[in-house]
Amino acid sequence: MTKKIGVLALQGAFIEHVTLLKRAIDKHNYDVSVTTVKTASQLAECDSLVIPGGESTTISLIAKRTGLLQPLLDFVHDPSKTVWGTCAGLIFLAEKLSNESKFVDSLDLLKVRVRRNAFGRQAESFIQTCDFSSFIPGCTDFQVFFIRAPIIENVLSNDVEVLFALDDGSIVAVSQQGRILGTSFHPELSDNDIRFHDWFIQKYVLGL
Ligand SMILES: NC(=O)CC[C@H](N)C(=O)O
Repeated sequence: MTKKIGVLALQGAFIEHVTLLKRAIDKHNYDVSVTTVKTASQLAECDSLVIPGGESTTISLIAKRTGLLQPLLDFVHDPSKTVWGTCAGLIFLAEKLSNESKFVDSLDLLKVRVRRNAFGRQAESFIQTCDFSSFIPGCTDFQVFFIRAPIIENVLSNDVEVLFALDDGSIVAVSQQGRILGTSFHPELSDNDIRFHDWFIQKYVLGL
């Protein structure tokens, strides 16, 4: 049966995710479809959910105001679903925030402690070419964007595997039980490079 990926479309960089997921699906003819998610009924049709970057306080607040917070909690805690949070999406998924914000009602899923805006303000945002070949075969040169990005300060459980850390040791990509992916950076802004999204589809959506 066709697998469906939902991209949470309350705020932030959701169109970019949709575009790259669709390109990867078209290229490889995967039996997968993509849709944006704004309502509980749209969410109910999905097998996987991508929570984009943007502003975690805003995403959390809109989810609460629109009644989507509980359906999102139910979805992400369902062991048959897979989830990927980028940047603000990672913050929204995290169990603990070191700089606590009363405006972020987290989905309390990913067993990590995250520090928001860990690299400073917008002006301190940067682009980095990363060697992801330890988890994405052959992917030695992937350009990602860190935009007011969080870092993962601590992993709080053996269930969480560190996928990637920067040279200074800052953890920026983790996977929990092969079901939940969290990245501090934006791979969806990477000049139409579909390799990261392709890997997500293969590994997390199709379970290849
Ligand atoms: N690019 C991003 O998603 C930035 C995240 C933002 N700093 C937050 O706290 O939500």
